[in-house]
Amino acid sequence: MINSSSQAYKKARRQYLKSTKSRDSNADWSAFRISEKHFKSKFPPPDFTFVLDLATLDDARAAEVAAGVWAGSPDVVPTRQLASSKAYVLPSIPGLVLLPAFLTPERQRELVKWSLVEHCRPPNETNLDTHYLLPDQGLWNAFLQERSALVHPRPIDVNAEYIKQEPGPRQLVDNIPASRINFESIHSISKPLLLPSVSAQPSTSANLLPRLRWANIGWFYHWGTKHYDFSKGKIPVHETVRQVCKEIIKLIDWNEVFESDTSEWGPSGPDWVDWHDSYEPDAGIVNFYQTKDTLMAHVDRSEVCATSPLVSISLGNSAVFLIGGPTRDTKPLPILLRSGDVVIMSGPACRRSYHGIPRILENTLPSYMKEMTDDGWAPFRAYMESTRININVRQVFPKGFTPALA
Ligand SMILES: O=C(O)CCC(=O)C(=O)O
Ligand SMILES: [Fe+2]
Repeated sequence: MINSSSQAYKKARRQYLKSTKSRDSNADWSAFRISEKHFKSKFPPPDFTFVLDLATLDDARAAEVAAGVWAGSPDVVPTRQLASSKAYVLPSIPGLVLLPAFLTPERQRELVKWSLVEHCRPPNETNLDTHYLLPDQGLWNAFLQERSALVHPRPIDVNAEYIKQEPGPRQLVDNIPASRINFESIHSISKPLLLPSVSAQPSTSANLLPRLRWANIGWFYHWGTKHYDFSKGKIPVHETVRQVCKEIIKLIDWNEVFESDTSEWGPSGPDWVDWHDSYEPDAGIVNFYQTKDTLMAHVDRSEVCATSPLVSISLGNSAVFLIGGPTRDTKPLPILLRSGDVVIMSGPACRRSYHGIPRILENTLPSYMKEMTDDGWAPFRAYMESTRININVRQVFPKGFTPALA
């Protein structure tokens, strides 16, 4: 697998030796950080012995596992398959539900197309909107039409109030966890526009596409404060994604998932009893990762409802997903997520756990995404070669909580 005489290997080795010489004593050495570093490392390559990989249990996925280069083990922690569906739960993380290969290759390709063609366009916001005046038809559709057409930087409005966001990966802002009690005060926090880059130059859609990092679903999210900005109104969650999420939540027998759970359920009690009816996604994000990208340890705590299921769909290249506990000091469990896998984070013990993506696994696009199944697939195939897409869908308000949002 590793060619130790290649230039890439030698470069990675030099970098590794350099990085181990200059360890900063003030650095974050939490259990989560140590695990992130392990999986980010190019040299030595990470050990996958203790990575949970449920695909290795499935004979139908043997060729996919072999082609995927990296493989973990199915039994690094105790798991329990539900009697009622092909879902797995982990007694060590109550509320985490894994549905390996839930989506057929055909549904995966449909969701890739949906993410780029239908979702990545106004009125949905993307990370690039802060800095560029993106075409009305969306960046992907403009790219298909005319790859070299220029996209211009967003001018700064001298009369507007802005806040500055540092460049690079998502910032470590430890925002106040939203709840029914503090909802009004969080809602009233000012949410100024993010300052457009002063150095952005006109760029082509082809050059901007690898810099696409996320597109908003439903309620708008304010990245400067890490709270929802309800003043901007709500875009309904698109039927394609809403239906997939509702189907998944309905398919799970939640009684089977939570039977042994004794953790705190908060003011509303164990609300899973009526998720089949009350679950209604209203927010989320589509994440676009290039193979060099990572998502640092974080908790999704901007939603008022801290228990309702978060549905997370993986498409394209595989990734290592780390899931820990209430602080960064809990040693996280690494899980190998492949295209078509679905993860559900639900309940008080899991929904607000630290998690992140330290590594996208290079060259792991499954063969069915490389086949030319229809005439229009070629540009999607080329983009997906180096991409992982994650559709991450949430419910902001618990059942019966209907604040005035004026
Ligand atoms: O990409 C993933 O699987 C996780 C994404 C995530 O945690 C998030 O968007 O909050
Ligand atoms: Fe998250």
